[in-house]
Amino acid sequence: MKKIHCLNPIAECGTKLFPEDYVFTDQAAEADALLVRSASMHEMELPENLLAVGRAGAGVNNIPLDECAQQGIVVFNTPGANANGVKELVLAGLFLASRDIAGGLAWCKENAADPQIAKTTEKSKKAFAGCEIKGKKLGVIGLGAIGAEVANAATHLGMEVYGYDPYLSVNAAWRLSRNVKHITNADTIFRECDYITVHVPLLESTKGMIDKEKLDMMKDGVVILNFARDILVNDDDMAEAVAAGRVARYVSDFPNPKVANMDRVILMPHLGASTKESEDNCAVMAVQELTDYLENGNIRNSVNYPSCDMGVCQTESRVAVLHKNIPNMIGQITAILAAQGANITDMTNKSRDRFAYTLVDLEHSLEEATIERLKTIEGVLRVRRVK
Ligand SMILES: NC(=O)C1=CN([C@@H]2O[C@H](COP(=O)(O)OP(=O)(O)OC[C@H]3O[C@@H](n4cnc5c(N)ncnc54)[C@H](O)[C@@H]3O)[C@@H](O)[C@H]2O)C=CC1
Ligand SMILES: O=C(O)C(=O)COP(=O)(O)O
Repeated sequence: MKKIHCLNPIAECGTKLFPEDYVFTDQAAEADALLVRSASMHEMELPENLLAVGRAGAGVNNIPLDECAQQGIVVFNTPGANANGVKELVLAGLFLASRDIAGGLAWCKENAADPQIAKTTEKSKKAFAGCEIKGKKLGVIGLGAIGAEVANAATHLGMEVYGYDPYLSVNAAWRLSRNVKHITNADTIFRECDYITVHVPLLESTKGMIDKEKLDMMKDGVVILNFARDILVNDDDMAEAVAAGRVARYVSDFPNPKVANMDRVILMPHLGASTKESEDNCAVMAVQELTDYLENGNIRNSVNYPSCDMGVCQTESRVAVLHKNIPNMIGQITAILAAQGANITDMTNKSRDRFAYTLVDLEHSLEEATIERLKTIEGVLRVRRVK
């Protein structure tokens, strides 16, 4: 029996996919795996027996990835599963920033009791007029799952789209419309675009990437959209640029006290992925990833361990070893297996940065003493009998 704990509510169409012998527990401390959306795990004590974390979503800045890896906890996310939901809200952001739709809606409500509302409308509407996005330049920073969808959709709306992503994967490049102009220096976007939207992960290297230096490069009246993470933008610098009128609108999905009190901000309560479709997609993908890892030891879409897929074990037993990416690990593991006379039928060893994973299929079941010996190898972080 495996125990799952949810740190946030997770869509039922995903949670019901766990095998029958899985149960949900209220106690994080006794869980084999956690499911999470945006709840912060940074202050949490990681349970000793925890094997995996499934982030039903894209951003993993709420999870201590390195500590998890050190403890042999594999963290998964669900790439692309909520990209369409975010793209649609970014498009809404483009439109909301181009005309004062919010002001117009509020005016109608305020004047609802006025019997002359039809007449006063025609006099008042000029206060809410704006411009069209067709023909304007949109800069997209980060062309992953969301950025590519936003860029492609904007080309269909008649925008001239500039895209920047120095780490673009080949698969992501295939998804991009040929009408998106590939930019190799982000400054071109900062200098030339009327609208700039950011779709990068929050990392040490991206924190505060929109700051005074970048804002000073931008055209007067630029619109900036942030549906990625709040601290990608330096709020003080943004407040100054907005107050000076250089930024016409700052559209953000991340309220904090500074942004909530800024002028000319269009602020939403982190709604990008809050659609039934995105929540369902993320939950299904996260549960499938966790189940494949817990049942078969396979790793797909991990953010702190390498991918590894040996399908379903066809032999008597399978053992998974999470370890540091250092020399002589395979030699030591196979020597211990050989000492028990265990015949290896299949084996994969993969590494990613400082961590590595070895998955071994064996003809016969391993003795407990052999598992214990594997655990004593220096650099081994966890040994798990998968089958
Ligand atoms: N508002 C919301 O509800 C949501 C927000 N997000 C945020 O959006 C971010 C992006 O999501 P996805 O597109 O799904 O992720 P993704 O991993 O598919 O794409 C991120 C892209 O950013 C690129 N990148 C990294 N550093 C960069 C840099 N310095 N300059 C330019 N490009 C850079 C990467 O190469 C990658 O192609 C997430 O990390 C998350 O923080 C994601 C989903 C929902
Ligand atoms: O997937 C992401 O990175 C998001 O920001 C969505 O967060 P949520 O699952 O809506 O709490």
